[in-house]
Amino acid sequence: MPVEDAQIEQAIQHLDGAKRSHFLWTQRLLRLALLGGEPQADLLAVDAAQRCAFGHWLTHEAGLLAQVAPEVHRQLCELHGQMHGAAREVGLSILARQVAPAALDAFEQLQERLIGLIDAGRMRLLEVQNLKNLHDPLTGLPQRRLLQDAFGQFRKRCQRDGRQPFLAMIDLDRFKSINDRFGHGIGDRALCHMVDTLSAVLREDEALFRFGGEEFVQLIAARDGREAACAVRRGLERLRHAPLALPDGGQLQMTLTAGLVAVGEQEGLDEALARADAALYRGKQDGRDRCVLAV
Ligand SMILES: Nc1nc2c(ncn2[C@@H]2O[C@H](COP(=O)(O)OP(=O)(O)OP(=O)(O)O)[C@@H](O)[C@H]2O)c(=O)[nH]1
Repeated sequence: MPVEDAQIEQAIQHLDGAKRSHFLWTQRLLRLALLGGEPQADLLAVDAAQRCAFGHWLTHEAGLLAQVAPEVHRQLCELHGQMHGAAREVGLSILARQVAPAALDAFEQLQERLIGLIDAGRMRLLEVQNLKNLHDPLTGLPQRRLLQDAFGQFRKRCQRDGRQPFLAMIDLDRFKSINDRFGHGIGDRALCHMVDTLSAVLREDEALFRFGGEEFVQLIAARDGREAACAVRRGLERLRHAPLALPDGGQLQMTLTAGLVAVGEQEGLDEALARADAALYRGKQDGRDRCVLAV
């Protein structure tokens, strides 16, 4: 199920609110100890953890947290109950005017662990949010912004493995006419179908990125140009034989054109992309449905 930004932000807000409200518990206990007086009912209630807004959220509404950080969620539920129990013990010992260092120790430790867990859950939610923003919501592929980092790591890996780095710019042919003829909904499905088809033939050390619009970038580690071109053509070939099934029972045949370059030792990403784009352009000029290896 796709995670909405608003869901993530709401979960983070609840965790921030919980930190503040549990800090207030300490203040209330301190006031009670120093000034005396009647504690508020919720402090001493046996079901304080359920009455607490955070407890309610944890039990009934924290589905996203449970999904992305199940262990943190499980421990939070457990510790939250224990912490309220310990706060109750401290409250009762203050009222009874009995010094209870063990109850205070337990409360402090549980409070500290609870805050640590809240921070861990918050961090995980932020990671999910960051990753989500770096991936294309339509196809799920990493976007252009992730390419720079991945390219650097890819080159190092190639060097270590004694292979040559290649980069291919891949573009769906006559995609505008698919949109014009069938509408953008089918256009979107065509893009997803293309990505699924290419992903199915990608090797472990190959990566695919959505560069923008209907343009994709594939990174390939190979012994030589022939092997790299074979890897790209494998995807082209697979898509050629895997038409998209249309709702009216028809089939949509799609083809791809790719521009492939061997990345030079001193060559930067932008330079390699520009050369791959020029090779792609030549492929389009020469009739599409092909992979052109730049010489
Ligand atoms: N449905 C849909 N269309 C998109 C998306 N991104 C880009 N497009 C469309 O992709 C089309 C690209 O058209 P052109 O650049 O003219 O290329 P083309 O029709 O594929 O022609 P050639 O590349 O020359 O084969 C445009 O109509 C864009 O609106 C998307 O995410 N979804």
